[in-house]
Amino acid sequence: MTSSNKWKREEEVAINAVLRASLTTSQVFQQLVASSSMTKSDKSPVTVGDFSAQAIVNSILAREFPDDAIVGEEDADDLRSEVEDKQQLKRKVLQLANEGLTRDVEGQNTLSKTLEEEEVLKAIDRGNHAGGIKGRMWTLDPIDGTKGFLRGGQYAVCLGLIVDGKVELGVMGCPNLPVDKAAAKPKEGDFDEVKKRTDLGVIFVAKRGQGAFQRSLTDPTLRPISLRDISAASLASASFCESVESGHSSHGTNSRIAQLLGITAPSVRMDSQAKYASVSRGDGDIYLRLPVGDGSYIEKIWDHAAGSLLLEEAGGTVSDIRGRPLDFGLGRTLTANKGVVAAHKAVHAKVIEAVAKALEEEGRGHL
Ligand SMILES: Nc1ncnc2c1ncn2[C@@H]1O[C@H](COP(=O)(O)O)[C@@H](OP(=O)(O)O)[C@H]1O
Ligand SMILES: [Mg+2]
Ligand SMILES: [Mg+2]
Ligand SMILES: [Mg+2]
Repeated sequence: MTSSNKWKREEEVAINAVLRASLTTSQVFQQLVASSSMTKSDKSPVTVGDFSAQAIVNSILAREFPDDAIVGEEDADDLRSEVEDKQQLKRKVLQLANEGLTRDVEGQNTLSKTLEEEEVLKAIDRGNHAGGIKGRMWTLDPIDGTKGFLRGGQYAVCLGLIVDGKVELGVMGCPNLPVDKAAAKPKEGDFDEVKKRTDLGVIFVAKRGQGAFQRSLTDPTLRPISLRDISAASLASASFCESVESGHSSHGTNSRIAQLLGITAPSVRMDSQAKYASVSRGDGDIYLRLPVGDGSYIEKIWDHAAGSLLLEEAGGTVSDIRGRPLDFGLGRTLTANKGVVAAHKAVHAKVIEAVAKALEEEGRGHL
């Protein structure tokens, strides 16, 4: 097998699955989140979106690669409840999953027969695998950036293929990101803008050793992407990308790191692995995810698998706050790592030095 053929079929299947799930989450956003009846505290649309997207991707993987394990964020326990609310949720998920799976998408993967309730629940529960170092497994975050999804910001459907603990393929759908990286991102909370714009929706694809690419939701042509070329000398001109949520990443520590590196541009805040994607195509240079508080939070593999490979293949280095590579072979979580630091190869080590200094100053040098 030539290197460009490696993972060819997996890539095709993963793109089709992520594309379908992205179209369905978009539909849920348009119909439920952006509807006038939605109250601010109502989290149910994201739940409908999560379950439907996981059902769609897992059904396709189960059919195409029946022996592969899946480590997915969600499970169907809630949908098995007899409570009327959950029954209603289940019916909605069944309908959306079937619509998503039977939609005509690039002439591929159409189901001959719609799924029954129990089949949809089973598909979602295929994501229960424990992970580990041996063999092939997929990892799925059906909606990464649930907060972003609800506020009309960025979110991503993220699928990675991990083989013997290494991410080999990553496919990520970002329905609210402009295809053109130079175009302005929709203003957060402006649901009408997201609904109206026709230039939104990107799929990112990376295969180990074969580069990083993007395509739109409608045109299958893959176009190469890469990080902005930045050297240690021009580090001061860099910009940061960080979480919107201050509970997910320490904004204060990030500011100090910027100061230490002489960076003055304000950080770009964005939900989800769209951060990895943005930096990968040169819109932002450094992705920082500094642990908050005592650093007891353990990152999940589905929050980083696809994004980290994309950024590496686009010319970057991804590590934790100590410069250790992310270890995807230890189960469902990144137990050997703390936080994430991602940047162009040429400046990554310098960023890690500044991270260590900033944590030391805060009395968190032990993290
Ligand atoms: N205390 C914490 N620290 C870091 N990440 C956290 C966290 N609590 C939740 N998360 C993860 O942060 C992800 C979103 O990341 P970001 O802040 O970059 O948008 C969430 O994914 P989901 O939205 O899929 O649940 C969730 O898994
Ligand atoms: Mg997530
Ligand atoms: Mg999620
Ligand atoms: Mg979650």
